[in-house]
Amino acid sequence: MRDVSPGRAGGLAATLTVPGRLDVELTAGPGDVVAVVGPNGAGKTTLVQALAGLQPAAGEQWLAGADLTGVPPQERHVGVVFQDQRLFPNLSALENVAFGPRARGVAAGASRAVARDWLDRLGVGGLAGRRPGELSGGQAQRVAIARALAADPALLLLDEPFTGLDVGVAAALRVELAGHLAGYRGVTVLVTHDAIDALTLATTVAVLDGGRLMQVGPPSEVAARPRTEHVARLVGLNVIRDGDRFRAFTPSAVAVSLHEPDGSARNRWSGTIRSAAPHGGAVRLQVHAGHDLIADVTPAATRELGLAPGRRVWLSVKETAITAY
Ligand SMILES: Nc1ncnc2c1ncn2[C@@H]1O[C@H](COP(=O)(O)OP(=O)(O)OP(=O)(O)O)[C@@H](O)[C@H]1O
Repeated sequence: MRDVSPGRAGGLAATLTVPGRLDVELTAGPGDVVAVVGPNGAGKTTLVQALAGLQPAAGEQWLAGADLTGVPPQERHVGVVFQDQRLFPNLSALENVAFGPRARGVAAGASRAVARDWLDRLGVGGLAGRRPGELSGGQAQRVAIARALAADPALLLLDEPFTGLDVGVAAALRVELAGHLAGYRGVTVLVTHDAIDALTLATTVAVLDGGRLMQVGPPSEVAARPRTEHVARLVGLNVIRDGDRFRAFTPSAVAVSLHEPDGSARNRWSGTIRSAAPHGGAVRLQVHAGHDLIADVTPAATRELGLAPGRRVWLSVKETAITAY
C-alpha cells in the first residue's frame, strides 16, 4: 500500500483485491462523500461488500486509525444501507435503529433515545412502533438510513439507496441525506447510477470499470473531463478517446443530418439511432456510431427528418465546440 495515512488520521485507506472482480486502492478523508459510479458488473457492490467485511478480499484496510484487515463485519465501525434495506423484520422501526448503539454497549434507554432522535430527523418518528412489513419502501429506506447513522459509524456505505423508490420520495430523501452528510464526520461511500447523486452529494467521484478505478476526482472535474464513455453518458456529455487525449462536446453541439455533411473531415460519424426520448425541450438521440454518442435535436427536426430508432444518420460537430484534454 502506498499511503495509509488517511486511514490512520480518521479517514479510510484501502487496497482491496478480489481475484477477477476487484483491484482498487481507495483513500478518503473524514467528511468525504465518495460516489462510486460505473456500468453494470463494474464491481461496485463487490467494493461495498469488501469494505463492509462481507466479501473476503486481499489487501489492507485502515479506518479511523484502526486496521480492519481480517476484522469481521459486526466488529467494524461501518454502517451499511443496501437497496433492499435488510431491516430486521421482527423488530419495530425503533428497535431496528436502537440495535446499533445497543450492540456498541450503549444502555437500552439511551439507545432508544438515540433511535428516536434519528427517526425524527429522517421524518419517520411517527412510525417508530411499526415493523418493516408495515412500512412503504421510502419509509423503510429512511429507517435503514437512520439505523446506519445511529450507530455513529466511521464509514457509511450506501449501495444505491434511492433505487426502487418513487421519484418524489427519492428526491426528498436525497435532500435530507445531503443535510445529514454535511454534518457527518465519517467517510461515506455511495454507490449510485444517478448523475444527480454523484454531482450533488459527493465530494469525490470514483469511476469503477472492470473492477478497477479509472478516474477519481472532484465531481466537477469528472463531469467536465470524463475518461470513460459510461461517465460521459451519465453526465450528458460526449467524450471520444483519441490516444491518451480526450475530446468532449455537449449533445446540443451535435448536428444531425440524413446525408454526409460537407466540410472538415474529422468530426463526423455515421451511425444508427438507438433511442429517441424527450429531454427538457429537446429530443435526445442515442446514436451508435462506433462510439455511443448523444445528440439533442428540436422536436421539429425530429419530425422533419423522421429521426427514430433504427434510422441511419450522420452526426457532425464543429471543431470549435470540442474541448480537448
Ligand atoms: N458471488 C459472486 N461470485 C463470483 N462473481 C461474482 C459474484 N458476484 C458478482 N460477481 C461478478 O463480479 C463482478 C462485479 O460484480 P458487482 O456486483 O460488484 O458489480 P456492480 O458494479 O455492483 O454491478 P451492478 O451495477 O450490476 O449492480 C461481475 O463480473 C460479477 O459477475
